[in-house]
Amino acid sequence: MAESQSIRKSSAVFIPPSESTNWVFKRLGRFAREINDAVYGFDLGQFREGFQFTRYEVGEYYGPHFDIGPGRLTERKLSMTVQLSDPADYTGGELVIYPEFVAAKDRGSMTVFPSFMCHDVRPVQTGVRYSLVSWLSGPPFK
Ligand SMILES: O=C(O)CCC(=O)C(=O)O
Ligand SMILES: [Fe+2]
Repeated sequence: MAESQSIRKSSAVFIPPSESTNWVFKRLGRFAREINDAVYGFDLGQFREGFQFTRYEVGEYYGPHFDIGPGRLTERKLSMTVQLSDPADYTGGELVIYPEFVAAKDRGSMTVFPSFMCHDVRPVQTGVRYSLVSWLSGPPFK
């Protein structure tokens, strides 16, 4: 079945920048840029995509993947995830950035990593995990 072979099983809606959501883009953008300046030093532009609001129910996951790809996806440089769920509300669902980094689960914590790094979200075992994901763009990596 196509579904069971899918790299991803979760629900997502996209939240575009607007008057009511701009503060979130500004705030997360500021933190991500601070991390970029301190750690990566990538040439970054703007958020070119909305925020992805993701829900993983029991058994749902996002298999190993990269966030960069063909076309406009070449412009993704920095990926970021905010944990929206209380860690007491679910088990499993860890965001793992290969080879071995396991993102903190604390609600409100943000993990920022280069979009070319392979990562996955492990299957949720109990409860529901919500995340807010976005990408800062810039000139493609050379
Ligand atoms: O839900 C997450 O924390 C990460 C999801 C992800 O890797 C993606 O949407 O590209
Ligand atoms: Fe991803």
